[in-house]
Amino acid sequence: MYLHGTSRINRQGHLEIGGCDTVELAKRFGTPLYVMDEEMIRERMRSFVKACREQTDFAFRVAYASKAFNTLAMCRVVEEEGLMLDVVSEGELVTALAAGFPAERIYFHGNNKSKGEIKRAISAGIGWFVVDNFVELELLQQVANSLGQVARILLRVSPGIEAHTHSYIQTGQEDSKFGFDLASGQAFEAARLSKKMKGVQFEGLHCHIGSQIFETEAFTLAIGKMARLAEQCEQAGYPISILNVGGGFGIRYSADDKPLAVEEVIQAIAETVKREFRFAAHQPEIWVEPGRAVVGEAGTTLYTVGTVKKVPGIRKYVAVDGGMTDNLRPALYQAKYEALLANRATETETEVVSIAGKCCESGDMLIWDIALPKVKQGDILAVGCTGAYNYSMASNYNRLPRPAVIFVNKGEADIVVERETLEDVIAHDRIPMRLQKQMVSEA
Ligand SMILES: Cc1ncc(COP(=O)(O)O)c(C=O)c1O
Ligand SMILES: N[C@@H](CCCC[NH3+])C(=O)O
Repeated sequence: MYLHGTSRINRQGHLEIGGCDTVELAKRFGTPLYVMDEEMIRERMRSFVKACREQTDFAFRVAYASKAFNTLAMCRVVEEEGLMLDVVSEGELVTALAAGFPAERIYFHGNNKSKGEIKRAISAGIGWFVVDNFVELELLQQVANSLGQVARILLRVSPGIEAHTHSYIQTGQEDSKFGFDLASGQAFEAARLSKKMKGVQFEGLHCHIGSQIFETEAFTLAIGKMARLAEQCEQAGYPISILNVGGGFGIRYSADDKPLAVEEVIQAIAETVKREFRFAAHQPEIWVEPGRAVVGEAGTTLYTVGTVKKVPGIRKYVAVDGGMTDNLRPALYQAKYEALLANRATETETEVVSIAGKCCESGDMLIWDIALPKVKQGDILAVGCTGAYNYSMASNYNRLPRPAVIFVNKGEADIVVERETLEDVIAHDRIPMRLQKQMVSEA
């Protein structure tokens, strides 16, 4: 397994992250366990901020897309590092506000925001809404007017770009549930309409073409298209002051993945903006909103190996105490992961096995065909690169409690999300009166 961030193999031959021995962590906190390398998360944020700062021709701001991994502690880190925060639901918003994250640095995404969500966000004083469609635009102006407020908005545009990634995580193609369609003129119409509305203030445009992208071309093509729309808006008398080009920067899950360096992609974005926005009286501010690229490589999940089963001549299955409930990505996107035995990290790989989860589902396989030392019951398996869209997409399928999340940093390990208990799992269940077990009394 590739060792990201502060991960290394220590003298005991154990995997260590953030100065903490993962075998000890598994003993202390139990498994499955999400281990987040705080120093690496901060370092990734800083690399985006630094790369943006170096593009001195215009203001460049970085937001963290909190859908990738959002907890109270994570919001504290985002605030400390000075980023903005992208939320996509009231739950993500409330998490940020409860963590004391400044509302004016938050903006609200999503293709179906409810009236209640909009109301709460305006009342909290968030910075911007990224408006996805005409119904929302109308609702937003109504709610803003009823509260006597003006909502600052960006319009989410679907630029008609097919990024080279899994079709489930492409978002910028024309046939998409997200955003105003560019080609048919919907996006311009939305800008025109919003300029006439009282409760909203049109400030800019947004596009996000997909996730886990490895080439700069998809971004530069999208910016070119967005620039033509911005030019049309400027000619019509409503120039944009913000262009948000989304997230989607790929990371290295396995050796097949060749991510772009942060500096490279930011520079490509900056150069394209400079070239494409020559028409503009004022360069718009450029925003990026990475999620995966900030937290993905900083997460590792620890599991305990349970059963090992051999299908003669075919395959050896090694089952761990988690699976698709804590990492849905292999089942959903055929995502590939790497792993090692955290307790025997220096031993040579002697067999090829497949790692199965414990859910009642044949597709619950975390890794197919991985070379490991001979695996035994009780071994600690560490799966790398699980920081993004793992905890945030976890479920209670098969009524499994969700794992704990810890931050490790300079030899310290702190719980940031407690492990769910079985009591938590049944806490919201109710038995209707007619189904309650009758206690037959003898009398
Ligand atoms: C609108 C928007 N912005 C940002 C992101 C973050 O994407 P990533 O985690 O790939 O950077 C997403 C998710 O794909 C998204 O839908
Ligand atoms: N959840 C996806 C990315 C979704 C992006 C959100 N628009 C993943 O795990 O890769």
